[in-house]
Amino acid sequence: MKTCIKGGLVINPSTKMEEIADILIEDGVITAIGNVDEEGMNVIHAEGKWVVPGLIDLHVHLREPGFEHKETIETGCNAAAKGGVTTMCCMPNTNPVIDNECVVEYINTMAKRANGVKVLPVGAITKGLEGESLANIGKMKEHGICAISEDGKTVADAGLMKKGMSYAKPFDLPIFSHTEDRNLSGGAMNAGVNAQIFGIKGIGRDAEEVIVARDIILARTTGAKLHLSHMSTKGSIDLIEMGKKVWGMNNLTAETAPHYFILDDSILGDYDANKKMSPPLRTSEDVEAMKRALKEGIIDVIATDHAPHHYDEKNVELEKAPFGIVGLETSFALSYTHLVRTGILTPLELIEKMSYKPAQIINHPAGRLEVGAPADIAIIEVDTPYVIDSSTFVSKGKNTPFNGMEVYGDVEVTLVDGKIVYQK
Ligand SMILES: NC(=O)N[C@@H](CC(=O)O)C(=O)O
Ligand SMILES: [Zn+2]
Ligand SMILES: [Zn+2]
Repeated sequence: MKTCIKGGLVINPSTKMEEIADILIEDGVITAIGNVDEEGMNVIHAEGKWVVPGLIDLHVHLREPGFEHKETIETGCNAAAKGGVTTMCCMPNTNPVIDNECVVEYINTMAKRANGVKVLPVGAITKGLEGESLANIGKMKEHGICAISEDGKTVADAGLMKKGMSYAKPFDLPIFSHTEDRNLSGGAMNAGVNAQIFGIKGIGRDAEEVIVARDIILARTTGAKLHLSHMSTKGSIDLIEMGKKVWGMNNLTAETAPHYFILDDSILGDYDANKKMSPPLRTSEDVEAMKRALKEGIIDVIATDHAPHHYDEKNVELEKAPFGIVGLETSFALSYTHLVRTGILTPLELIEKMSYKPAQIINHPAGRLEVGAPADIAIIEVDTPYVIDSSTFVSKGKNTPFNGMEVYGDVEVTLVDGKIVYQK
């Protein structure tokens, strides 16, 4: 069966295309972009809407195996499809940890039973995320991991981290680095004036920046592909800029998440645990720096760090609540509203950071609308405002600080390999 996506505004960073065109899909692959005679075909009308390569989210917690009360692979895939996400990388802080090929295969199997959204497991750097000895990275790579990460933690031992990087390099596996020195963290929000006013123990920016600096240095020595996860501070941006511009590193990339370019720590005054995540919301100065870094390409990728938690786990004192907020169902709208409608990024730049660049980092064939590419596509309505309502999320996690916020950008159809996985 042939499918034609008719008359949408095609936005494709890989060819810098931004024009009204039809897309022809045959057997899950894009076979033409331009003027398509849709007679006898299955037609999806996209007039007045954006047609973009499906979003690729490098940073998601699917919680399965082990924490199925927070999210399952199935519910996470449904949330992804609703958010226009067609591929996502799932982090290894599950139980058991993704540190061997059996857990990788378990995830592959469960993902096949879900809606079709592509799930790429991220393997742990060390066994059990315990920071003692390396996990079997080569075996996990054979079974399909797309990266290694200790997410939720940092590999504290610099020697072991260096060994992990050296080991990952011949497999061309990127290292997704959670940058937090535990000897410097330990609070519940950003350290600073607001933490003092609210009487909450703070987490300094230095806890992040010390490890950002360390890992950039180690990536420079080893030549491994380093991708810095969830960047939150101006100092981190300065360090990345140094690595890229002064040291000329082309093996260094970095990501941030919508909350770090929209929200700051002044909103923690209500002690709402849905505003608590790791790293924490920083100051307005950091938010401004993040927007500049996105504009200038110092930050390459927007990911969600989708971190669902159960209502009961979050509905406690701020200090006791777990870190993390959900993001799959709001990331496009928040990014489009706060970066494109404000004139910081062009539509092409936004889609580059949410699809094309992430694909390049993990050597994924999608992330582009070109003849021969997989038909992983999102169709998005961008002109009608609406209010985020967490009670409508299909994710099991409703823990978002954005509930009640007005945004633009509503995903109407998501296709994976030419198959509709979500339709509004
Ligand atoms: N980001 C978070 O606040 N939480 C993540 C862990 C992580 O991404 O570091 C989680 O697994 O809940
Ligand atoms: Zn993390
Ligand atoms: Zn994470």
